[in-house]
Amino acid sequence: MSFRLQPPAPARPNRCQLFGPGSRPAIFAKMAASEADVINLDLEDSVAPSDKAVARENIIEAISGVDWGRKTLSVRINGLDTPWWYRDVVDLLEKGGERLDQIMIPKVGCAEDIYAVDALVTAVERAMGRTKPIAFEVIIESAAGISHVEEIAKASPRLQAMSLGAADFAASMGMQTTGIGGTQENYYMLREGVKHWSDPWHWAQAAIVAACRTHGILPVDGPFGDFSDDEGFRAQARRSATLGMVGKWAIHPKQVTLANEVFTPSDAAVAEAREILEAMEAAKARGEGATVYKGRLVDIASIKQAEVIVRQAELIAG
Ligand SMILES: CC(=O)SCCNC(=O)CCNC(=O)[C@H](O)C(C)(C)COP(=O)(O)OP(=O)(O)OC[C@H]1O[C@@H](n2cnc3c(N)ncnc32)[C@H](O)[C@@H]1OP(=O)(O)O
Ligand SMILES: O=CC(=O)O
Ligand SMILES: [Mg+2]
Repeated sequence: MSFRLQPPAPARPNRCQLFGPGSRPAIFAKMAASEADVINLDLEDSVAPSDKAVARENIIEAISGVDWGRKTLSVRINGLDTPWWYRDVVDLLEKGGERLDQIMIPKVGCAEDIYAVDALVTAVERAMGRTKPIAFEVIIESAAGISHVEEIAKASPRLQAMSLGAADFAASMGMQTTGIGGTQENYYMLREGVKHWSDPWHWAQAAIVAACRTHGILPVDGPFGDFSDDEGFRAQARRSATLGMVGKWAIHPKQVTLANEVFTPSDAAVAEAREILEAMEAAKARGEGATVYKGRLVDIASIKQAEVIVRQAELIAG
């Protein structure tokens, strides 16, 4: 362990980020009424180029016009390779009001992308006398993004979360698939004639989790496109949670319950974590650093593992 302590990630519930196109204002109230912790109103890829301006207006109106409760309210702006992104930022901050919590920046490829948005956001915030600083979430969804993931993770103190965008990522990497996340038919090992499917997203997820945890940011799994496949969603989400991600996107309202289910530690997991903490307290009182819990080793590292689960549960309970 370095002498530099790992910074904690922002203490906000982030089990599910529900997306909805800014060009579809009829669903905004339904999004607000959902159980998602984070709302991502979209100006980017779910909005046709001809609808960009009207989607921006819809979102600006909804930021203060809809009751978003205690959710984190985030807007995904257009990418820096488009003519729309600067107007997204300026109008959201000048006309959107203080309720907006976060801007999501898609297709980030290098730290300078964040610097550019940060400079613009900072200038508009100062000009407006805005009191609540806007947070950033970035999407890693390109070969450049994953190659520069660590420098991106430390690019701005505004950064609170980082998601993997499986669809654009697959396209940028030249992957032979049109599936968005989940099991890929041709990604298997063969042993004695039997196929064993592997996880093509694993390495990118692991790189994102490591970059995020190094710099105190929430790592989030992105979209799972087949919203008729609940078990596929669960399997993907469980792998992400096991790797250290804190939540997952929902691209349809039926995925919200699934994400909340997977990213909320079960009562049994929390009870076991608390028992491990108690076992270690008792060990400490005996002057021991290691002891046995249910036939297995627990030691001082187990305290930190158990605390991850207890902290998650406490955060969600509010
Ligand atoms: C690769 C990426 O970039 S992913 C992120 C960007 N993509 C998005 O934001 C897409 C978000 N999702 C959607 O736009 C839609 O859910 C679609 C297009 C996938 C499906 O929309 P529909 O055909 O209307 O779905 P469906 O008919 O099953 O909707 C069921 C109900 O949920 C509502 N609903 C649909 N999508 C949403 C949503 N995102 N949030 C809240 N409610 C929704 C519908 O209005 C409908 O409500 P009702 O029962 O009161 O009539
Ligand atoms: O923006 C998300 C993606 O998967 O692409
Ligand atoms: Mg994308």
